[in-house]
Amino acid sequence: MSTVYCAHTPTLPQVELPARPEAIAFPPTQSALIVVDMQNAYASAGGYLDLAGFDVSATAPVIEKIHQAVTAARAAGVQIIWFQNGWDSEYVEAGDAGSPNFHKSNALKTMRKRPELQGTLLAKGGWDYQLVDALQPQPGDIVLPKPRYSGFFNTPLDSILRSRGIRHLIFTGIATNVCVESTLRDGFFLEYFGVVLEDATHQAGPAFAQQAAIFNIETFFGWVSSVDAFCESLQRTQE
Ligand SMILES: NC(=O)N/C=C\C(=O)O
Repeated sequence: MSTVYCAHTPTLPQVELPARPEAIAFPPTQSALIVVDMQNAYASAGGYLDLAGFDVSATAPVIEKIHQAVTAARAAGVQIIWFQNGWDSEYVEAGDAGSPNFHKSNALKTMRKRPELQGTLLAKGGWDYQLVDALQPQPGDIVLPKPRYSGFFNTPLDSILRSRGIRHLIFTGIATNVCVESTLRDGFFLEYFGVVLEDATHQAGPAFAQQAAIFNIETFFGWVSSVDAFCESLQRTQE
């Protein structure tokens, strides 16, 4: 089966990553590993998703897989970018009733239903907003707050990537069907090659939401691979 190469990075050393629907080559030093919203809100019992009724019982293996991917990527010179989703504790950045976010955000809806939670869910400075203890940025990593599902909306992500000549984005994080897919889709429209490491993601909602997101990415917007394949591919280039 053929491998997809980006026509704009032909002279750089490439890693060939087994993926679906076909292998994809990327230059590690001009690629980014994007870790989407690995906050207590999305991955911990007692966090926003849990309180809003979503199942977070299977996030521990995802955290471990992301840790493996981040460690391998860092060693290979891949830029690590961490996203943190949320708003100021007054929720001005979340938007008022004139914003669809006000009506669709399950965090905001949960707090309206349970006023004792007001000021806690996804609020900057709070436990819910913090990255999980097991995943912590290191010097050289980039940490970006984001106010909506897509990491390209109202953030400097695009200019950070362009200034570094990065065209390939490897995605991990939660939730596959919301912020991961939204960011990968927006990246596609901006000419970025998006790859999701399936076992380093988890959906918000039933299992079919994960399957549908992975189907969409594999079929229309990008490529799908695994953490083992990613780590082994990077390792091969360092031997
Ligand atoms: N990080 C995400 O995918 N978030 C999903 C839902 C939300 O933030 O309400």
